[in-house]
Amino acid sequence: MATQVDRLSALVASDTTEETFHTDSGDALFRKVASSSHTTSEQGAQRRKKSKPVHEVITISDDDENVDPLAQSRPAAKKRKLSPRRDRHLNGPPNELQLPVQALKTDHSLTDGDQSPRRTVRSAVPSSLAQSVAPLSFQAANANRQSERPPLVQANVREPPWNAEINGIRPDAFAGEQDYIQLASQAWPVPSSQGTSRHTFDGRNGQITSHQHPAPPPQHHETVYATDTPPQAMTGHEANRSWYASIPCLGTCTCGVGARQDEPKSVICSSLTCPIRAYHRQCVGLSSRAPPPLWLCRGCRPKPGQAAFIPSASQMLSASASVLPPPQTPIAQQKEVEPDLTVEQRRVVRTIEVGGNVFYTGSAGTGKSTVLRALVRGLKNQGKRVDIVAPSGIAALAVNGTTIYSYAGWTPDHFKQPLHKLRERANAKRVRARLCATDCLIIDEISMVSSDVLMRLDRIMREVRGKYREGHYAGAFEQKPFGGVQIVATGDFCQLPPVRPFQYCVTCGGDPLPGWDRQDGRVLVCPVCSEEYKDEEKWAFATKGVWDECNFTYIELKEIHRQSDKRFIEILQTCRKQRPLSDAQRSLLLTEKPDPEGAVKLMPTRAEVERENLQQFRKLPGQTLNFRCRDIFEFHSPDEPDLQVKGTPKYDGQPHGPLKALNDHRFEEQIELKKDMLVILLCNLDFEAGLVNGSQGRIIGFEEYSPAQVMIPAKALARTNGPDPADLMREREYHKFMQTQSVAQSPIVHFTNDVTRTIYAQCQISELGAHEPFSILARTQMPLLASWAITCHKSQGMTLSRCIVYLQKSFERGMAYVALSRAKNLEGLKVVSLPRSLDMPGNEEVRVWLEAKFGKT
Ligand SMILES: Nc1ncnc2c1ncn2[C@@H]1O[C@H](COP(=O)(O)OP(=O)(O)OP(=O)(O)O)[C@@H](O)[C@H]1O
Repeated sequence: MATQVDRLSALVASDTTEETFHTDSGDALFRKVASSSHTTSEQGAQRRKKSKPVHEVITISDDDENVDPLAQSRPAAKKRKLSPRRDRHLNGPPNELQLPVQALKTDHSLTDGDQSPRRTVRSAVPSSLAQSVAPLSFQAANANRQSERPPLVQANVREPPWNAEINGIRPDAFAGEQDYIQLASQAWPVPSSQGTSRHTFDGRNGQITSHQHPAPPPQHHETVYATDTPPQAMTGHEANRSWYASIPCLGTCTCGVGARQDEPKSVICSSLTCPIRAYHRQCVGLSSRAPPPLWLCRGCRPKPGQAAFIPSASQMLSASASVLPPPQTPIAQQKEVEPDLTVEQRRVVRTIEVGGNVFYTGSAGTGKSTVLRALVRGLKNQGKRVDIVAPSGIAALAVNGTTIYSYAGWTPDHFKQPLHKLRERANAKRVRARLCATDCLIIDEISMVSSDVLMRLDRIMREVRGKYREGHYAGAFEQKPFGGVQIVATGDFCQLPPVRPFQYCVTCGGDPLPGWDRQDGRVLVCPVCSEEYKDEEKWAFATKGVWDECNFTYIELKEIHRQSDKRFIEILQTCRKQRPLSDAQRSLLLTEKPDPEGAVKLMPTRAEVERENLQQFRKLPGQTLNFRCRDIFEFHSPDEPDLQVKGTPKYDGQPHGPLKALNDHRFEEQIELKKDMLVILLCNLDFEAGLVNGSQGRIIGFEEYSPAQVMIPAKALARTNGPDPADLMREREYHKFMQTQSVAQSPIVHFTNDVTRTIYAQCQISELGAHEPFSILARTQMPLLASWAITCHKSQGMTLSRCIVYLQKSFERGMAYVALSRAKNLEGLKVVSLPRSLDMPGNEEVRVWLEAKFGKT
């Protein structure tokens, strides 16, 4: 490498007018071009005689135009007599990126007024090379430091602080025998939350300059049309202005430089079939002389004899909307994808879409959550306001809903109030607006909703919807359960039960009921009103005067999609009904076998899980990549000011850190990843490839982040109304997330089904508020979880191909069933011990109720 650096330095210092620098492997990397050799006009030649020969200059710059060393080497642009706007077009942004050239092609069709070729036109530069620039600068600087020769130019040399780290990388890391291209791709670009490091190497004088810029203000990106028509006059421009402003330009151009985030403006080819679409303004040059109103790139301009391209108004709108080019390095579908519903699943959706209250259930893995997502889409398409609530934050966020507490405007302290006070408080403007706006309320994981909570919810909804719905007090809605809203309840009463119900008396509130924290089999009595709360009445279906009044249509999903082995399904059904397992079934489960490779341990308590994961993580050698979540809250609900509390940071002194409201999010606040680490996927990524929530794998490497990565399919971009704003937001958040991580790389995971995928950060969005425009709460994070061990509660809803179940410390009925039913098959399941509770009779009241509703099975 030292040889290469020496040759490079010698090349810069020599008088040669044109030469290409090659690496040892023969790749052309850096081409020195004396400007005088390209001067074709006399004027230009004279001008250049006065100035020093300009060698190809390596510059990496961000958005600071004042320190662009090229500014002095471009006097020609100043002399052109052009309108300011056109001048801007031709000069390109001041932060133009000059890169080493592999083969500099002079494109005479893109020349400026004085006919001198544009030295910045590049072609066939592999985008990977673009990233090699910064370390090359370091190498050159190192050459000056290390060689015997005196540096080429001593004066004014400002070197990077040699002993300082720049964004975590010591400049001298690039010295010695290391492959700087490899290092470059890891080290550049290096934006961070503190700002951006920028290093400039000027080939004319060997000067290297290092700047640390504060974090740039949010950039405003807009599209500029290279026509004589002012952009504002373009159809569709105004309509799409808001999202122009919100996305970075990812223009990819034929120049080969690839997408650049520091390029704020692009020129858009108006042809709907153009494979490029977005060109760097710099590269387009005087093509703006093309006749207005629309600009077509050379590839799309009609050939002689061909009909001219005359787009319709909607095509124009579509063209102007598609700022982003078609995916070049498409990120595998980032949005969660869904399987096709079976007949019985479709029946549930249809029944609910027709109206009426529905309770649908089914064993673990029958697709309850899958149906839920489908029916939400269906109801929303009908124009209905759908609210999804769940008893816990984890369950709620898994289906993009909220907790029952948030929906009702409660804090845990609210239950200290007597029921009549709770009803009064629900009349607060914001709460009542939310409760009145709901058309369909979906209650997920109903098995974990206790009857006292459901009763309180019913009462407050009757109160406010009876008074305020339809704008008058008709009283009709007060007589109906939940104030007449359509109720959909789903879950499996054989899974996890309510956690410690009946803390306070519903009627009186006040102090916790004596003995409320005892385990099963209790009867609590209110010391004030003597009301009794029996343990067997904790279930939602036992809510007096509420459940039965709902007059539900009962549907049971029968087809299990998670498992296919009949013996295993039988065992699970026996556990589900809490009947004792036969000896044969027991021994099948407890068969001695080695730990399945890469298996996750399911453990009852959080402490056990944390200990196990930490222990295994520490054993791995190699670099740790730390990913901090990016939480955002956008408030758009002026008539619901109490929503602003959702933007409260979780930690004091970290205003941009995790939000309190996302405390229970299934994506981690912070996740540390290492090569060879076992991970679990936390979302449904690709059903066809078998990558679903719970898919297990091992990290085999990391992929470099590139601002060119795109997520929105070309089809969505080309839609008449433009792409889905949520998709745009996901993409924007993804890029922001990656740019604020200490190392911008994404893990490559080899899954147990032999599929290998790079897993990119995901943005999960929740809409808050009673009506549009909704406030937005979102978390972006790597959808992965360390998976040596997880708790049984966290595993709820997952499908696991390899797991080891530890149930010695299980403390809840249903926990064993939940844990065992995560496994796809017996081969991938190892059971270390079975709890005694498996042999004890289960919740008799649940069995009786299920038989009454669905018949004996
Ligand atoms: N129609 C279907 N076709 C193919 N796969 C399906 C279908 N429905 C559901 N699945 C798959 O079956 C698995 C279980 O689905 P889902 O999580 O919706 O079930 P569930 O009843 O909610 O499970 P649990 O009660 O354990 O949370 C998932 O991997 C899901 O993708």
